[in-house]
Amino acid sequence: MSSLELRGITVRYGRFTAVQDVDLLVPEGTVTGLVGGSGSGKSTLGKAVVGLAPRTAGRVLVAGRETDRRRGRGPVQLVFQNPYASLDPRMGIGAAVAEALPGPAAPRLRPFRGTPARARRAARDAEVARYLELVGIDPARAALTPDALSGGQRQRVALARALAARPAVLIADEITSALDVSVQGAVLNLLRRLQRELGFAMLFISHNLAVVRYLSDQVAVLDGGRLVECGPTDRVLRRPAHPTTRTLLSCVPTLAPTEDAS
Ligand SMILES: Nc1ncnc2c1ncn2[C@@H]1O[C@H](COP(=O)(O)OP(=O)(O)OP(=O)(O)O)[C@@H](O)[C@H]1O
Repeated sequence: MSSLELRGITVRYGRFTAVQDVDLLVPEGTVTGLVGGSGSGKSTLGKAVVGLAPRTAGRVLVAGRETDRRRGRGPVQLVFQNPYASLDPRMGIGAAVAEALPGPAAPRLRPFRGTPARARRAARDAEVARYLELVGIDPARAALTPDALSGGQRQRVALARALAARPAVLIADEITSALDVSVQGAVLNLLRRLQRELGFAMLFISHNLAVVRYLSDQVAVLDGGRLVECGPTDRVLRRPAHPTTRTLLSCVPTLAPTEDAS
């Protein structure tokens, strides 16, 4: 299990600063909900962690060690709102999961000695089946391409692919926003169960505070690219300290702060 620590993360697009000097610690095995209004920088911060947005300044540490972008983003995996962003529409879902499994490079790059190739392939197929089963997809469907699946099933496969890389940290960016309300709950329950079972740290990005409350140990609030509040979920949602948090909460009547809010 590992923590995620962001120190002084800043992202600029030209003269526009999308994320400004963000410090944030996601303790190991816990979930931090990242909330904020539209355009507050949530996605940009998530992308900056994995090198998909240009980090102008700052450091990312996983388990206390600075991540090395040259070694890929194995320890931190990101799942997007749109599963097509992480799944190749032409690739079978089993192959997509297999591709993410850590292991030796392709045989032609690194000759394999010892276990016969067939046994190695069987072991890999079993791993793929395990990850598909983990997210509730029948491994017998491994040859299907994403277009044969529903939106919820696609998002489950995107999750399986991310988890197959055995990440220490998962960043989930609005992963249920594009799904029918009827399947959102099932995907969120799955995510919560997997996070508890596998113990990865998670940065859960969402504009939906009810969902954030359900999943998160702590809540971090972005406004104009700056982190304006961060604390235990219950405290932040019951007694928000920053006006931005109060405004976000006022849009969710059932979560509006109680009378003891200051
Ligand atoms: N590639 C880019 N080039 C220039 N500006 C960008 C780029 N990506 C994002 N931005 C800007 O950075 C700001 C933050 O965007 P971001 O998508 O991170 O916000 P967000 O909080 O995730 O919003 P939403 O909830 O609407 O998805 C916005 O003003 C956006 O227009």
